[in-house]
Amino acid sequence: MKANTAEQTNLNRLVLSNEAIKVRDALINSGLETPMIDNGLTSEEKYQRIKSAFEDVVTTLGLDLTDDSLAETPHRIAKMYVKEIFSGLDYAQFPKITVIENKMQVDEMVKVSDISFTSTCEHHFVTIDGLAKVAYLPKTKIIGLSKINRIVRFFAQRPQVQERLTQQILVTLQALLETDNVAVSISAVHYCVKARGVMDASSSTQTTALGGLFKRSDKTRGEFLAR
Ligand SMILES: Nc1nc2c(ncn2[C@@H]2O[C@H](COP(=O)(O)OP(=O)(O)OP(=O)(O)O)[C@@H](O)[C@H]2O)c(=O)[nH]1
Ligand SMILES: [Zn+2]
Repeated sequence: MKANTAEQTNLNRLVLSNEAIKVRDALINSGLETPMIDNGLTSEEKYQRIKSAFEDVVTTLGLDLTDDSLAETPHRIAKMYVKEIFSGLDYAQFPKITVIENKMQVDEMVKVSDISFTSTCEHHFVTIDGLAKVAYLPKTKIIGLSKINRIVRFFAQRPQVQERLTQQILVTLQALLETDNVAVSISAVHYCVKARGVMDASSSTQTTALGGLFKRSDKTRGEFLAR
């Protein structure tokens, strides 16, 4: 029997890590959560519905679903949506986070550059290809370096606008590191601009989200924005 929405929400709470819950709450409170509805569907139910919907799309386009190359396409797209490119909609997939006490009292900037990611534009459902730069000034906590890349990837695995992706990474690190002193910048190519519509093959878009000292101090901001 299928759980109702309230039961489903309780079930979600059971499987989510403390970090995932903390991050989700921080995004909701700051108004930066991706607009989502809790439809109560399991991953398997989502897969089945998307597969069936894409059978309609493929046949509506006039393509032959009995052809051996096309036959599995609705299955592939459904699997890709649920388990891969939109897996970041599910907080059960939020990465395991290692945060340790700042016993060595690091107080200079930690900066990770050239974090490559691909995401999906939520207006057209085509690829965004980008590089992120993330920095923070350690206070009481420091985070395992690879976890920064994993957080970028998690939020990239959602339908996105670049501005929201940038802010979501900022608020997530602020919540996990318990400091406002975080900065994120992203440079990305949108395939909805490159491969359709205006068909501009060379433009890219920069977005920046700055917290605490990164916003208030020209020196700190300058150090972050420099390569
Ligand atoms: N601000 C912002 N806009 C985005 C992002 N990704 C795509 N867009 C834009 O979303 C807009 C959607 O505009 P619409 O006029 O509704 O869609 P459209 O008719 O397909 O527009 P064109 O892309 O100009 O052909 C376009 O201008 C896209 O370039 C993003 O991450 N941030
Ligand atoms: Zn787009």
